[in-house]
Amino acid sequence: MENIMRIDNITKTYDGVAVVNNLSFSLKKGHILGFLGPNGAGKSTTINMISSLIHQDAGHIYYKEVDVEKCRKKFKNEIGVVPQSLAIYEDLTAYQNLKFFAELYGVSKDKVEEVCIYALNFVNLENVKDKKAKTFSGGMKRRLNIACSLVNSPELIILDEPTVGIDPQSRNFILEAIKKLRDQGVSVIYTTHYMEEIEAIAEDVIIVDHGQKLVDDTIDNIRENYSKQSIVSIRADKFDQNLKEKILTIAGVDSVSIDGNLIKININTEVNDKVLNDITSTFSQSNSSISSINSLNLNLEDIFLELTGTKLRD
Ligand SMILES: Nc1ncnc2c1ncn2[C@@H]1O[C@H](COP(=O)(O)OP(=O)(O)OP(=O)(O)O)[C@@H](O)[C@H]1O
Repeated sequence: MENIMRIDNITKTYDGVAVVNNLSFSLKKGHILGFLGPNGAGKSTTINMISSLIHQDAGHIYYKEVDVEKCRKKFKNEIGVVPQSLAIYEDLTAYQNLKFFAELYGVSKDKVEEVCIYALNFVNLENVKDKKAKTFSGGMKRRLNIACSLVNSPELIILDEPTVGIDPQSRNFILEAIKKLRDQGVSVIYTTHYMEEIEAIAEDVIIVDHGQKLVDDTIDNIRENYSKQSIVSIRADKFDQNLKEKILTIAGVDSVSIDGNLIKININTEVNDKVLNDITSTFSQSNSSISSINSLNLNLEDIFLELTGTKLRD
């Protein structure tokens, strides 16, 4: 699959700290790349470098295999950027906002109305096109923010946390709109700390923390690999002190933690599908009585926790 962008070892340092540290990844043409990380992980800094808003201290960014340094004007004309903070004018109407951005992008005069109406339709704001942005709900403002990035018919769109602080209905609308853009062949970089959004729309995932890449894979591969991992939670009324050591000797058990009468066991079901039987036998051999047992498959949220030791929304 052809890449539309290639990020090669970019670094950004503030006050002696590399907030983005030797980061490399590619965006495939016509794909949605989910760019995921907790607060302060370096997502916006990366997005700002990719969008040419700030400059990397080291490394290169390639657009269609040409260094952006050498094609910045063409690059800026062919991309749409949806910044994290709203970039709309509250005192202008929805239509006037779009017209402003269309003129800024140099859309030819005879096309301005057409692209503005198209963008308004795309985000379902055509019926409020003559209302001032300041009268809009948070979700409508976010949708207008996205519409503004569409007026130059971009081949690539970069969105920085476009669903923060909005109602579920607007959030779903935005996710569906992004999928529609992808289906039209637009490539998308989508930054968020909502794991479920990535699971709903993205083909590829990058997970970063402390400016470094932890995961770079397709969503299918991640699901496939981690679906072999599950967590078994067992409540037991009593058990021997050496129960943990005994469980750890079972093939397929990766780790065990005990908190009061709750025992959590990470297992790899691929290694041994009898692992659950072996665990319950070990409990009965330890004269322990199990009061409840639950088994959960890991989701992306758990994977993140496993990798970083932090929750995405800490
Ligand atoms: N202009 C700047 N000057 C100094 N430090 C900065 C600057 N911009 C970002 N940082 C620091 O770089 C780190 C990464 O910030 P960044 O905004 O890229 O993270 P993020 O992953 O986008 O977080 P969030 O999800 O909260 O938006 C943070 O510690 C932040 O304080």
